Amino acid sequence: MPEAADIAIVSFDNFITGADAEKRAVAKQLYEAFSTVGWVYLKDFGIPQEKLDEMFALLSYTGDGDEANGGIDHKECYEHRRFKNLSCPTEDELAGFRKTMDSFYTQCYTLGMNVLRCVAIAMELGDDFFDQITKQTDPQLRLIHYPTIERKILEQEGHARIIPHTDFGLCTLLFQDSVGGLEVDPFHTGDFKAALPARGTVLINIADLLQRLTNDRCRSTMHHVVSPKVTRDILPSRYSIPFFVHPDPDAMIDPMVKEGEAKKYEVVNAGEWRTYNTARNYAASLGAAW
Ligand SMILES: O=C(O)CCC(=O)C(=O)O
Ligand SMILES: [Fe+2]
Repeated sequence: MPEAADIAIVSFDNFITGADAEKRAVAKQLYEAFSTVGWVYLKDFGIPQEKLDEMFALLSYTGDGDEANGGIDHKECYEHRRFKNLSCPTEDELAGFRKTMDSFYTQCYTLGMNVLRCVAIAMELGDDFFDQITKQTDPQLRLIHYPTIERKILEQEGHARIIPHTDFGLCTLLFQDSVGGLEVDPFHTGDFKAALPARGTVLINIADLLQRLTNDRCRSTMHHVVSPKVTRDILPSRYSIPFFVHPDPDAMIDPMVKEGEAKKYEVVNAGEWRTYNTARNYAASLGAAW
């Protein structure tokens, strides 16, 4: 069993309510985590635990989803979006669902933008730097259900609840229930360590476009979801709620470098990048969700 990853726990309260110097101190703590492990646990992040409990209680939704990215994932998902939200059940189909999702989405959106602001502050890019490339941003709020499954099915070669991957946007907020099974590669060596559930926290991780934009200063880290550490042969179901923050589709992601420093990546268009990575990750039949 891998030991737990050493991921810092940072209180976000001083960023939300503190004076300028306190905000900057929190931004520095986040950047310290993002530029090493690439992950941080935030606590006191402005979304009450009752709201999170409500969200997890709601997770009995229309199933969907079949990842096909070089392995087999055992999961199903629902996607909630700001624009083109085609798969959201109507009020008749599921009373109150859209309203609850929209309000949680707004809270995640605010938190995601604040996390990006921390990166901008810590890197001295100008506090509003990311506002310029997130004007029309359409993050995905995803409800994931990993069904109960036999351990021997999940532990076959190439199978997982979600196979090793990096996220491909700017950053991700990740809420998980208490089951466990998420592992991350904190030293970027292929050595996965558990990112244990911690009630009252949200995990934040850097994704590929922020790694590219910062020329590897911020780290996008491989992660996967495997069997939780239980002794049973039938594994319990698991729920998680990631919120993926993406830049505007027309944003050009060109690595920012200091004088004399070489760019490690080509410039990419964020919209094309998202389309490409989405297509790579999903069976063609699910393309309609995007
Ligand atoms: O369910 C989890 O904890 C991780 C989900 C994830 O990594 C993803 O959807 O990209
Ligand atoms: Fe992920």
